Amino acid sequence: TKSTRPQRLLKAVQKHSTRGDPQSVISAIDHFCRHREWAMNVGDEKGSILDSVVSELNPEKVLELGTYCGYSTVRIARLLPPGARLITLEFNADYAAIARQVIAWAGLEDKVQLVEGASGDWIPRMKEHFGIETFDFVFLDHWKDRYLPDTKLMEDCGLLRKGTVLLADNVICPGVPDYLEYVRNSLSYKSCYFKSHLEYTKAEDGLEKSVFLG
Ligand SMILES: Cc1cc(-c2n[nH]c(CCNC(=O)c3cc(-c4ccc(F)cc4)cc(O)c3O)n2)ccn1
Ligand SMILES: [Mg+2]
Repeated sequence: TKSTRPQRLLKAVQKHSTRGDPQSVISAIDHFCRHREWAMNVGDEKGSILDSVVSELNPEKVLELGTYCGYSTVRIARLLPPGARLITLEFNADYAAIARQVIAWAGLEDKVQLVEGASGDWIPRMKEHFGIETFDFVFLDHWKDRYLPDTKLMEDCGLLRKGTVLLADNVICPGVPDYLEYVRNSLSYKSCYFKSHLEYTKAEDGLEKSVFLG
């Protein structure tokens, strides 16, 4: 039967990158998505902005909502200090199966815990199931209609602390208007917009960085 796009992306990683070398995995995925088939990774342009936010923050506890094939998981995990942990949630079992292999190929499986399931179900279980107190950094890259409810859920579950940084992908395309309105007007957040482009295209998109003020 016909292969899926994530399966073809994984094949390209295994063919064109070096096992244990995260940068080569990132380059192989970007090359595949630019020259073979578009895929919804955060991409190289927004990925560089993600890198700078993570490098400046040096987070110990990271939550990623929306793994897809693990591209941004690899981008983040490769920058984390020893002992730091990244929990990433993926709803789609087929995407999760590919992402596990991409993360393992990059040699980052010791820093990453991939959980299959819906954000709304897992966020309330973070403390008791993973022993997490609060997150230092959250990358929102999942279903766009879940950014706002899940942010409120993280607040209610006490998963955010003074200084926790939320970075949201796709705030223009596909767009998250309700989330933007909330973090830009709430007295509990200090927000700023990083203008960029939708991965591998000329369409406008950007990342919104929001610091929780407690
Ligand atoms: C509920 C829940 C959900 C998840 C979850 N896991 N994986 C995802 C993927 C979500 N991502 C996207 O849909 C997405 C789409 C585009 C896009 C598509 C088509 C266009 F034409 C233009 C842009 C671009 C992007 O950059 C995206 O990130 N969600 C995990 C846990 N719980
Ligand atoms: Mg995205």
